Amino acid sequence: MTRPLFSVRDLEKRYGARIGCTGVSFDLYPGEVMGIVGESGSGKSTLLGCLAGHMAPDAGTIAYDGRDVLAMSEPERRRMARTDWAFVHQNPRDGLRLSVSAGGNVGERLMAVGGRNYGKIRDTATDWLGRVEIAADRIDDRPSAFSGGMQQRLQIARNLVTGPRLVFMDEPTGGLDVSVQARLLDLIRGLVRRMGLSAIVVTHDLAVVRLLADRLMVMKGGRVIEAGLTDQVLDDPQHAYTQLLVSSVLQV
Ligand SMILES: Nc1ncnc2c1ncn2[C@@H]1O[C@H](COP(=O)(O)OP(=O)(O)OP(=O)(O)O)[C@@H](O)[C@H]1O
Repeated sequence: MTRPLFSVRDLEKRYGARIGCTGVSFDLYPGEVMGIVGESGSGKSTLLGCLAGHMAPDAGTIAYDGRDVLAMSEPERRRMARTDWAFVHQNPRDGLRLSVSAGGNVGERLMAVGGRNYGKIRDTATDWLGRVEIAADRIDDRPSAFSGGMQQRLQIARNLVTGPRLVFMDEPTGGLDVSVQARLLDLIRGLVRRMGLSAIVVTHDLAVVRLLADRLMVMKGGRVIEAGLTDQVLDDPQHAYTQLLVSSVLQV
């Protein structure tokens, strides 16, 4: 059995007396995609923020590739986040530089990890635009001239170009038209599988986890109330809250 890439134990984050998330533990293996679902206020964003290093948990441990993430120095953690991790925001504008061309958005990530040869960087950026289905002749356009779906695909290219091993995604298809969502999900699934990425995907949309996630954690009131293989949890939910979540989607 391979060892987990990412191990979390008893993670807790409080906002004063209010629980953000508590008692969260899981292992994520290489190439595995885990979904985190739950209604608004259930603690998904808080958990993702703690996992990705955007906020400090109050208790618990996080290990990445055998290393204690919370014990790392800030520069060490930032370097690892740049080379090994990626974060796809719900709003592509939070993950892109709007004043920089599409090619620049992808290329500057390569430069951040040591790329120096301009021709090579441009070639790689062009290749990545193609992989996310953006025509090569848009390379010099700014993302502000792109549709929401294109911006999201560009954000994905910017994040994956450096070959991370672990990708965090916060509602990656949120705020997009249903038809655009379907195409984007397909694209993400293809890239994640081909690159053998591990991913943690937060969403309130069960269709997203159904398509992307191998495993699922259901959150309520900051706690994980049910976890398991995606199909198992969605087809045979054990907890009353999960049953409600699943049946409310089926009724739509
Ligand atoms: N900055 C904050 N200050 C105080 N309480 C907060 C803060 N952020 C979140 N909370 C509280 O922590 C709990 C979990 O919120 P969180 O935003 O993580 O849930 P969520 O599942 O991501 O919701 P949503 O889907 O609406 O983003 C809620 O009770 C929320 O009110």
